[in-house]
Amino acid sequence: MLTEQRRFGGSLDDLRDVRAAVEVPVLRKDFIADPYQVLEARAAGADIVLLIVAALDQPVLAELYRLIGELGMTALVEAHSAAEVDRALEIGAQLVGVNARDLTTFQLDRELFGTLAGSIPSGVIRVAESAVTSPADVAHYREAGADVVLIGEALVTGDDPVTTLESFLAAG
Ligand SMILES: O=C(O)c1ccccc1NCC(=O)[C@H](O)[C@H](O)COP(=O)(O)O
Repeated sequence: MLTEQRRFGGSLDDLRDVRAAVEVPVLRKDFIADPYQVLEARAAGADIVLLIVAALDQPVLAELYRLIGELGMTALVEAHSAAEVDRALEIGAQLVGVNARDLTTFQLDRELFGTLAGSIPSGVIRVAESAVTSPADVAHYREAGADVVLIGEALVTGDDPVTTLESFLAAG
């Protein structure tokens, strides 16, 4: 769930609504930089909280990671380079994402996950994030070693998200 309001029009109310509607784990996907946001996430019912390595100094990243675990949630630690994967592993991340979207240029690189996946040890869950527009993209990430694929726009802009999701699941 995107909860960021200014750019994405999301909210914690959206997260609460989804929490009440589903039994699967719910991700708070936002630019988390402060412990207060982690507490908010827990209070709103999130199970997973996104931490973007590029946005956080290492001590802050480690502290937010620790707090998320202490509150019984899981951190999805997002990287966009080999150095950022190393920083994620250094804090002990067990759920590591590689975002195809460069958040400084918004350019998409669907090959980045495959380039970095080998540096994520087995036993750590590998998440391929962004740039999925078709079942072939899901299959591409699966073949590159993804355990999980994070999909946004394709599910919220299409006419029939259920059919779209079914086709993505079939490809995974
Ligand atoms: O996070 C950003 O800055 C951003 C910039 C431009 C477009 C989308 C952005 N983030 C939204 C998301 O969180 C994406 O929906 C998510 O990474 C999934 O990617 P996609 O499936 O490509 O929508």
